[in-house]
Amino acid sequence: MAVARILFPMPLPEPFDYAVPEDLDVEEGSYVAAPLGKHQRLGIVVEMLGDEAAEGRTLKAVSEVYPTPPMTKAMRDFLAFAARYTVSHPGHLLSMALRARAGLLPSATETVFTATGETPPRMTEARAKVLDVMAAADDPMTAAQIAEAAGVSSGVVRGLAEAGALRATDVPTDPPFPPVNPDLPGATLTAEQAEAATELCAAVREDIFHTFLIDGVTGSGKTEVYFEAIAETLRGDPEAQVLVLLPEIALTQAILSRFTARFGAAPAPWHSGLSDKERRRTWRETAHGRARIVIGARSALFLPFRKLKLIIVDEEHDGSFKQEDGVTYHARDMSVMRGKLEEAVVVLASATPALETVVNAEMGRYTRLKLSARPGAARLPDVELVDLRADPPAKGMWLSSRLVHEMRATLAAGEQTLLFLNRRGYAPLVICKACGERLKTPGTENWLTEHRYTNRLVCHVTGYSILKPQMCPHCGAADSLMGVGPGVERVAEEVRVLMPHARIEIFSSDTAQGGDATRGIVERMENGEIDVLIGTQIVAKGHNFPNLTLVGVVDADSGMKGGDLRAGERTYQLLSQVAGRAGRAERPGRALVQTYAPDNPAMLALADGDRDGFLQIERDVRAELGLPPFGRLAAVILSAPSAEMVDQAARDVAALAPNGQGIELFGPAPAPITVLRGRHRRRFLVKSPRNVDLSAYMSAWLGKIKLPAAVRMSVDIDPYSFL
Ligand SMILES: Nc1ncnc2c1ncn2[C@@H]1O[C@H](COP(=O)(O)OP(=O)(O)OP(=O)(O)O)[C@@H](O)[C@H]1O
Ligand SMILES: [Zn+2]
Repeated sequence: MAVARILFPMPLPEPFDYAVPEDLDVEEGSYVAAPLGKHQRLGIVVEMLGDEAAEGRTLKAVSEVYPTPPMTKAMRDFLAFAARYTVSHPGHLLSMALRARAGLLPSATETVFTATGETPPRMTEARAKVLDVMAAADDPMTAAQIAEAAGVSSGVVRGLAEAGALRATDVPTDPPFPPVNPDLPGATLTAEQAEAATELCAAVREDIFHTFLIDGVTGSGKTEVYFEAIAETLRGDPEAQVLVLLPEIALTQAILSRFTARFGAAPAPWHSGLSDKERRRTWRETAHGRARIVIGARSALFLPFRKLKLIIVDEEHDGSFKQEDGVTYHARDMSVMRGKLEEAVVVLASATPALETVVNAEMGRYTRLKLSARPGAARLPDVELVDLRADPPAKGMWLSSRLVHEMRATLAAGEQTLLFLNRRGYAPLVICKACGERLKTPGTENWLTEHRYTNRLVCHVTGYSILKPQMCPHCGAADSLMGVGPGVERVAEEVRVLMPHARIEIFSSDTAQGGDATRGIVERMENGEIDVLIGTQIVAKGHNFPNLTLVGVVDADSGMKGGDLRAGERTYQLLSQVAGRAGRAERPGRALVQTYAPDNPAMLALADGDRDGFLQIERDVRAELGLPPFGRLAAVILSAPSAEMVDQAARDVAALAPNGQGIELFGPAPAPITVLRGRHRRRFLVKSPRNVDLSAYMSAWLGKIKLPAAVRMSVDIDPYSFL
């Protein structure tokens, strides 16, 4: 009897062996059920061993094989690589590939009805109502839907089917996605765009692993260019599949509509807002190779494609590609590894590529394709710094006279303004005027943000939230609590006073909850029904507002605080992205950037449009300090219910650190968020030269550690956030 080595999607150190009954068709990659402890568990066959492996052993047997094509070798290798790289259990990675288990089974079916055109021998009032509904219906309907629409019982529907007036058909409840068409016409590309598209298409035809960077200014047509690569992939091989990764907040209706317009059908979606039904449908259709284009947020990288030939990572610099919880991975970097294992073409696209990516391009690992201009009449916006030291807003106000002047002129010209402030709510801090207390989440150092819209105080780190108290919780003074600093709601209040006739809206995750609300705001903006839009980073990406000509950045300095190695780079990227919303059609755009630090290299580069100069400064600093991409970093976070316990654990962990070539260990130190949900946190940072296998070092170190059950440890290879 053959033996199957099965990996289960759980944090177990290794796979287990099972006997394969003769009547089961099991191969490497099969999705199977097998007994583990008291239960039948889903697992993956990672290896098939010959009959001799069963000799002298009593093995439990595989119980069932799921009717899903086996997971490909490339996918299994990818999961194994990712586990090793992120210092995680392979089973943990497998569980990320099995996020919609109902997708392993074929879709359920339901019975739907269409009219046959025949008149039933006996006609009643109820039957006539049903036939009226059916005559008006565009699509087949279930008995329950028909009964509801006609206001009759579903027995009437069945009676009509028996009488021959309706035809019953069984259809899947999760139907396949409609076929995409690569041959619809795309935009007529500019010379520069065509050149880039030609290179991508040539690599697609060669069917090899190759990574490209589309380095194109905002609005230069990066999307149009990678559309050509998608079309070429679909055209060249009827089984080839394409994955497009976008930051979750850029997965807007607008981008989905562009795909639909270009390929004749909507792509298969994958993001956190899907229902279970949508999720299992995308998973199933991807696993069977029928979903040809999948568009998703970072976790879509773990879908089990049959034949993945092209991966696009749009906005590749975006911080949201880094997963921070559980298995911490960077979807951009992992995409390149997956592309290598799948022998696929990988396309990274950005107007502000990450330093890591630029360095990879310069070392020749990626091919850089440049798009230097917007097509047609559209110009890049002029960026002007407003020195708030010279032109400070009035007390309690946040907009300089320069910016207000431009906003009024824009309104008078019938054009739109976008004010950007990456702070939700009304005020980022609430203090008591009587006793000076700063309101924090209990047991932590996190400030509470005032939200006027909901009259609540909210912690943006932990999600803790309370109704705004009448009295100071510290000294009991009445009406003494005061919001300090600006949030979008407060800036909106200021604009309402300054420009009473302007139509003003706020666009943040508080005001745009759910697709409909977001669509509403975007549509009103597109239709010119909003004069001033005040938004957080959710406005920064993916939107094309043709009549938007002025962008005002309220507080360019807010992202620079916090001593994070990428703070300058991130600020530069975010602000260029925001500025890039202006002037995307015929009318020229401008961006005014309010700052107290106009001499900061990130601000100067922004004003001069000198991205490469900025990257050069960043690069020199990081090379000097041996920081990524010139060295490697890993972080370890320990947490425990008490400070004593976590300090003891940190000492034990430090004592076990092996000596390694060129490895430097920093810490333990209190993590920047020292207390989170009642747990005290300590952090180590580990720095190594580039050529050291830091994952192997970490796994050798952490493998030796035994911690008390109350202490938790997490590892973050290539940390981005230093929380
Ligand atoms: N060759 C072209 N002909 C006509 N319109 C074009 C062409 N290229 C791009 N566009 C239009 O210009 C706008 C910007 O293009 P696109 O969104 O592809 O740029 P991008 O570089 O991906 O933008 P972003 O700055 O959002 O990353 C879109 O409305 C697009 O349809
Ligand atoms: Zn007080």
